[in-house]
Amino acid sequence: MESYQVIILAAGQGKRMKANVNKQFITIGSEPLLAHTIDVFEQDDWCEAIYLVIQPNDREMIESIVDEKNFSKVRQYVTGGKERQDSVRLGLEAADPSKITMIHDGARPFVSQEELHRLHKATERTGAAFLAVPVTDTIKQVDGGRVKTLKRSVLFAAQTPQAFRYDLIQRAHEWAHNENIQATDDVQLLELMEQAVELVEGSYRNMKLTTPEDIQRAENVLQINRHSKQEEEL
Ligand SMILES: Nc1ccn([C@@H]2O[C@H](COP(=O)(O)OP(=O)(O)OP(=O)(O)O)[C@@H](O)[C@H]2O)c(=O)n1
Ligand SMILES: C[C@](O)(CO)[C@H](O)COP(=O)(O)O
Repeated sequence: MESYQVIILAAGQGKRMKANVNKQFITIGSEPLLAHTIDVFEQDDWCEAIYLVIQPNDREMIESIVDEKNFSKVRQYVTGGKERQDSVRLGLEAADPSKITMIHDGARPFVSQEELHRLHKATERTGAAFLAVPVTDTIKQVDGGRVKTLKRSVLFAAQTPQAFRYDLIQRAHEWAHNENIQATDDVQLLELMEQAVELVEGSYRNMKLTTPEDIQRAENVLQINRHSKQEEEL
């Protein structure tokens, strides 16, 4: 496999978290959330460079986390934009155009090495791939007054990382920017361009911390992961 780079998005405001600090700094198992996320990629031998997309006000604090944890792969701090999509575009402008590029939410600290490797392989094969899990709820589409139940067996919840050949995702973002098209993830832009993407099955542990209830869930996942690691080492 060839090495890849990752753009980690940490420039949001975390409004739904309702915390008094940016959610990247919330402590999970004694470390800031963002440190857990960066560490996964720092530990992955196939990851060559990390681009951190941040708000300028958070730079000092994030730099101190990076220094303290000795994260050696952090290549550049990039100032993010208004929406997630703007932050991705700005991250892409800073990144290396010759590399497979993963795009990951800073707020998803528990993606596993094994998931990264399956995603990476799929991206080498097809040019664009993403992690997702089957939905477990019954999903209703509500349009005006009309309620319709969607066929659950074909529904998946998209996660990150989403990974791409650089030229494909860069072109998609440039097009969306010029045409003023908004999407809630990066794969959606490729879908709109009728470009094939491969779904790689992920895990429910790869959660995104969005609301206050997610903090306890994250502590639980961390404990489960630590326990599984200890068992593997025995
Ligand atoms: N302008 C933005 C918005 C979001 N993000 C990042 O994208 C990821 C996923 O976004 P989300 O969980 O929605 O985070 P926020 O936008 O910070 O949350 P909220 O919508 O509650 O304010 C987060 O790691 C967030 O920091 C970003 O880099 N730039
Ligand atoms: C990219 C994402 O994490 C995939 O589930 C999600 O779409 C981000 O959405 P948000 O509105 O920024 O939470």
